[in-house]
Amino acid sequence: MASVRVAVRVRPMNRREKDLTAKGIIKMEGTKTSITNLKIPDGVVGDSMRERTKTFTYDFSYDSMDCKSSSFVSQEKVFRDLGCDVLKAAFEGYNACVFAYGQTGSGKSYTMMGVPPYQRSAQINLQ
Ligand SMILES: Nc1ncnc2c1ncn2[C@@H]1O[C@H](COP(=O)(O)OP(=O)(O)OP(=O)(O)O)[C@@H](O)[C@H]1O
Repeated sequence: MASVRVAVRVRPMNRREKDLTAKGIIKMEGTKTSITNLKIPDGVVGDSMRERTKTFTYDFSYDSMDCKSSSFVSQEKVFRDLGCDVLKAAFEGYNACVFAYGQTGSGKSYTMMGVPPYQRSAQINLQ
């Protein structure tokens, strides 16, 4: 297992965002995550185009925006990718840590603890 792994996850839009008809600006493909600045018009060329969409590569890019989408990543998958090995290492006596970072309401608690019936990581930790 690599000593550090970094994942980024997108949660579904909340009620407020839907009411504001907010547009999704994140696209994920494989391990890549792209963010688009919609204030820069589409179709521009040169530097502006490069400024419009920025792409970053992580160990994991999790699209959990729409559970009906074929690219949807479940809580279970996140746990299998990021939680299992860390727990195994901890039980073997190694120091291990998982932490979530992000702005308020971005889904840190949900990813770490889940909601019923997706509370596996918390349940296994408690066991
Ligand atoms: N992957 C997800 N799927 C479905 N709902 C989600 C997901 N991630 C977050 N949510 C929902 O979004 C809301 C905010 O999530 P959460 O409380 O986990 O954010 P947070 O980053 O821990 O916020 P804070 O920093 O304010 O504690 C919650 O209602 C949560 O259920």
